[in-house]
Amino acid sequence: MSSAIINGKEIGQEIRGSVAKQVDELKAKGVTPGLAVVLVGDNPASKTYVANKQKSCEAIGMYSELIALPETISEQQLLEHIRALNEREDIHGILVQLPLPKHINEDSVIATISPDKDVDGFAPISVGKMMLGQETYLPCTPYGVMKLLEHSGIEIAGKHAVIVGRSHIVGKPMGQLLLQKDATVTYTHSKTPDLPSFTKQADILIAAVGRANFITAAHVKEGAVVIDVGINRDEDNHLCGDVDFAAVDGIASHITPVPGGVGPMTITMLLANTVQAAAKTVN
Ligand SMILES: Nc1nc(=O)c2c([nH]1)NC[C@@H]1CN(c3ccc(C(=O)N[C@@H](CCC(=O)O)C(=O)O)cc3)C=[N+]21
Repeated sequence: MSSAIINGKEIGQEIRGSVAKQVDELKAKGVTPGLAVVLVGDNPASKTYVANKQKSCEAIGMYSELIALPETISEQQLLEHIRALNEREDIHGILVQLPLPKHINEDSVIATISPDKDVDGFAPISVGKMMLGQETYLPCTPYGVMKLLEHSGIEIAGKHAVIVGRSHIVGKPMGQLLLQKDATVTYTHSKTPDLPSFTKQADILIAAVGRANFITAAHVKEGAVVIDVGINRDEDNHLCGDVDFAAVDGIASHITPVPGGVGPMTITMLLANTVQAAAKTVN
C-alpha cells in the first residue's frame, strides 16, 4: 500500500484562508500588514523565492515591498537599510533573503532586524525565546512542519522524532518545537556514524540535509511519518527533496512530497507571522 501524502499546498491554502480573514479585519481597523523583503545580488533561485513570497502576500491583500540591492553593497549600507525598515510604521515584517554575499556577515545583519519585525524568527532574541517556550515568531519552516503534523492528525507526544540535519534555520529549531510537544528527539548530522541505525528508530523522521534523494528505504521504519524539508535540483534540474520518494513510498505511513509539501507551508507561516506582527500594532 502506498503512503498517505501530506499535501502542504492544500493545508497551506486552508491556513492562508484564515490569515486572509485576519488581513481583512486589520484593514478594517486601518492597518495593512506589510512585509519588506531584502534581496542582495541577483542569484536566480533567490529571485524566484522572493517573487513567490511577494505574490503570496498580494494574493491575501497584504502589502509587500522588495528592496533589491546590488551584490557590491557594503555591510554598513545594508545595515542602514534595515535600520530604516525597523523605523517604518507601514512595515511589520522584515525578511532578509539568505544566503548573503560572502563579504557580508549574516549574523550582524540578522541581529540588526528589530525582534518585533523578525518574522523569519532567525534573530538571537527570537531563537532564545523559542528555546524557552516564550511567545515569539517561530522560524517559518519548522513552524510549517508542526502545522502539517497537526492538520494530518499525527500524534507527537511520546513519539521518537529523529532529525537529520542541524542547521540554525531548520534542523535545530525543528527538534525544539517537537520537544515542546513532548516528543523524544534525536539529532543526527553529517558526523553521525551509521545513520540508518538512528533513523530506523524514528516514528517521525525529519530530513533536512540538503542532498537529493539522501534518505532511502534503508533509513525508514515501517509506518514512520517522513517529512522532507529538502529543496534540491536533480541531474535533470527537477526540484526534488532529501528523500527518495519512490523508495520510501509504501514503507512510511505518511510522507510529504517535493514540491507541494513543506515549501508552501514555509511561505504560509511567513504570512501568518507578518499578520501577527501587524496585529500587535493595533489595540
Ligand atoms: N531569510 C530567508 N527566509 C527563508 O524562508 C528562506 C531564505 N531566506 N532563503 C531561501 C529559503 C528557501 N525557501 C523556500 C520557501 C518556499 C519554497 C516553496 O514554496 N517551494 C515550492 C516549489 C516552488 C518551485 O516550484 O520552485 C514547493 O516546495 O512546493 C521553497 C523554498 C525559503 N527560504
